[in-house]
Amino acid sequence: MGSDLDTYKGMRILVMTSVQAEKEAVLRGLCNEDQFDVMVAGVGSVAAAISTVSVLHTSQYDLVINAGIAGGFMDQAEVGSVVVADKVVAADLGAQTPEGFLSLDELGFGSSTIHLDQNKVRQVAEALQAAGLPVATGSILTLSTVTGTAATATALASRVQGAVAEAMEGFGIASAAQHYQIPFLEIRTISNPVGPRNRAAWRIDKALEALEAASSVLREVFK
Ligand SMILES: O=C(O)c1cccc(C(=O)CC[C@H]2O[C@@H](n3cnc4c(=O)[nH]cnc43)[C@H](O)[C@@H]2O)c1
Repeated sequence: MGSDLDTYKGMRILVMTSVQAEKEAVLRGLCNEDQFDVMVAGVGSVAAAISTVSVLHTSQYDLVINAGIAGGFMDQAEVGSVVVADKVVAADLGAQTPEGFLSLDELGFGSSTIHLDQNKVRQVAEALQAAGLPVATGSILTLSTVTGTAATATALASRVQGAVAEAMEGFGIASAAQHYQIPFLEIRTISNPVGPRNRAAWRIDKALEALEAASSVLREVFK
């Protein structure tokens, strides 16, 4: 029986990364498969949204994927593993109050959460797992500020149910894709734990290797 992802076979897929090193890792994994276009979106949700809109305004795609590296929440996603978002959450979009954080939803100004197609999420996660990659599925948080303390990491993990990882672009790219009614996936590999800042300990090399491996699975899944 055909899967949901079979409908994407041979279709046009746009992959947005934050930086050039991520783009190169994705391209190595995709082996220059011409079904995919890979572009650098820039760092942060606003830059990434603008870049994505400028591409989608002039070119047709059937699926948008945000791929890159991320921080992994403790006991949810280890360094070198892959995370697939089932939800994208703009986790710092809202208001701080003495009683706690209020999301955009709670303020009545829209939603801080973009829900993704659970069938696609599950099938991509299963394909990555079948290829032998360690995979976690859950909420990937989009933040303007990289978490740098244990207290913030704990607060985010308890405030956002099912948080597996944090990065800085997903919500912007997903919002752009949603505007053009194009399905979206966020797939990241973990370079560092979310917590006290120790930039020297980030394993970017390991995360980029995993990103290349995950991208080669994507090439097979959508071929
Ligand atoms: O220095 C390098 O060689 C290098 C190579 C690839 C990527 C980078 C980045 O700094 C990418 C920035 C990008 O990474 C995401 N990210 C990674 N870890 C976290 C985190 O703990 N919290 C939030 N974001 C994270 C994020 O999406 C950045 O845009 C450098």
